[in-house]
Amino acid sequence: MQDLLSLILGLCLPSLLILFVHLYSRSSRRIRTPPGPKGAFFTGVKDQLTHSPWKVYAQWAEHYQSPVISFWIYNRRTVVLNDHKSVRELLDKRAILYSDRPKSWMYHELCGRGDSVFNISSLDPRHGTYRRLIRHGLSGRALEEYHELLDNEANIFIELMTQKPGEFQHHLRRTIAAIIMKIAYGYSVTENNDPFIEIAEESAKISGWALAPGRWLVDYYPIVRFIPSWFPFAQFRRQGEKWRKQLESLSDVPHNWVKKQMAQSNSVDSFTTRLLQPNAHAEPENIVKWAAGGLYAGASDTTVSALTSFILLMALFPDVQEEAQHEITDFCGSGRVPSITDLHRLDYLVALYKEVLRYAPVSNMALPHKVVQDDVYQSYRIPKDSTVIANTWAILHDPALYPDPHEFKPSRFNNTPVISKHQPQQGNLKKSLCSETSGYTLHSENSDIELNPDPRTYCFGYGRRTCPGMRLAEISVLLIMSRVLSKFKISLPVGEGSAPQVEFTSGITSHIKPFNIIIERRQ
Ligand code: HEM
Repeated sequence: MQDLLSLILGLCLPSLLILFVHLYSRSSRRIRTPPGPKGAFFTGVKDQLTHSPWKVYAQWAEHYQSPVISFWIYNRRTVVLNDHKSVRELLDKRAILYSDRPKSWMYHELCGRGDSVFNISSLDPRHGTYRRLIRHGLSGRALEEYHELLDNEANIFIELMTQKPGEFQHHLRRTIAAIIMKIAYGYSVTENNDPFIEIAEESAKISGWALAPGRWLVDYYPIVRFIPSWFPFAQFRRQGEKWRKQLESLSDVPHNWVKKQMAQSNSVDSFTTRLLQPNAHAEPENIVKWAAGGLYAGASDTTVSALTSFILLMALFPDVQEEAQHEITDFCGSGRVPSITDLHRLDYLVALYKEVLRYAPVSNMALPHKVVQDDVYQSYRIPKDSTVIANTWAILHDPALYPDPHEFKPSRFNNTPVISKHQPQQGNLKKSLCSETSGYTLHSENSDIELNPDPRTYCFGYGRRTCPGMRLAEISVLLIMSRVLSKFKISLPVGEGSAPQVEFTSGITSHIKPFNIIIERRQ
């Protein structure tokens, strides 16, 4: 009898186990994905994201009463995180799962840029190597060696501004390029039309076209990449091949220049020369080339965007400008400008820097991440391979975090952190639908919230993709801000009627659209 029982159990138990696993996996698959719009049959929501997608996402989050939303763009599942809580929980705490990048077949494969710092998979060991090299090359200690360079370039910038203040954006581009070219390659930028800057800008332009979201069908239906390039509808393949050759030769130019200088014993110490030195720590050449290439690509447009916003906002907010100027004069006395080591002792200047980053985020949605396995967040399933976007703009304009989010108020960062008990009410969610004046608020449950958290913890991205150039960006921006405030008065032209509306460009890096301002030398 006992034998029969153990036989039955022996046969049934494995079957029961299989049945249980099957039912469990089916039920776990039944957990809903986050809510969101259905979109069109073939293209999904692609056509609804023409301008300022971060605002559209925030509106959808309100509409669906959920900070985490999802939808399809063509056949790609996209999940958008619209509040600080989901971003912290998923992108930072579960960084190991959420730090991959979605594949752009056009840019990564056809144009051959998949190995760049920005695009490489987080699962590829080279990603860790790139980041280690950049972190080390831009560490606090390494940056101290660049203080003289930064100081000289800031002085040249002030000189150029004095001569042609109307061309401030051009001067900013030149200055940031000069700093990063010297750090990456030991290369000194010439005054105008520098060939290396033109090459780098050309690469950036091509990259922008190749990465344009929704433009290339191959990004969503990779099977079409097998269409031969002579085929009438394969224009994308011919374009990809052309760009691949261009991008390859463009990225080789500065690298080969350094090698030639080293061979002739003419090289200036730089990120690249240090890593190519034939010693025990030398890195494979290809790794060094990609890592150095990431420095220019990461630093140029972003830093210029932050500084352009600063200059334009000073024209709109003269009281803020005066307060920052008083602080500098009180600290330095008249005639002296702040040195790099003074910068972090100027509390209002640092608060102004944070408010510029919050009010006009350089990167409204960071760069897209990808989740590498199925995951569950609160009651939602986040399917493997979903593209995951952090809506940094929505977080930095959330009135529950930053009261009066559409006001430009550096003083919000002068106080010690305040904790508030945030109690959302159903009615508020609808009312606050991210209009420019009301702001956006969406929290799924009552929670303690630190008011006015440091925006740098959002502006520079998340998890294992957090910007490795944050420290260099901060010193460069604070230094140029302090010099501009010391030397110039920025204002709106008189008699032009009402103040201009602040509008932003759409794109990976967002810029305030320029308007007329007057820049005069201070006495
Ligand atoms: C105000 C200036 C800057 C801002 C706002 C900024 C912001 C960002 C953001 C949002 C990301 C994407 C993070 C993510 O995907 O979660 C990023 C990535 C990156 N940034 Fe910056 N950045 C700035 C300056 C710089 C500078 C000066 C450098 C280098 C010298 C740099 C190098 C990079 C690199 C290499 C990456 C790619 C990291 C990766 O994919 O692993 N950035 N940055």
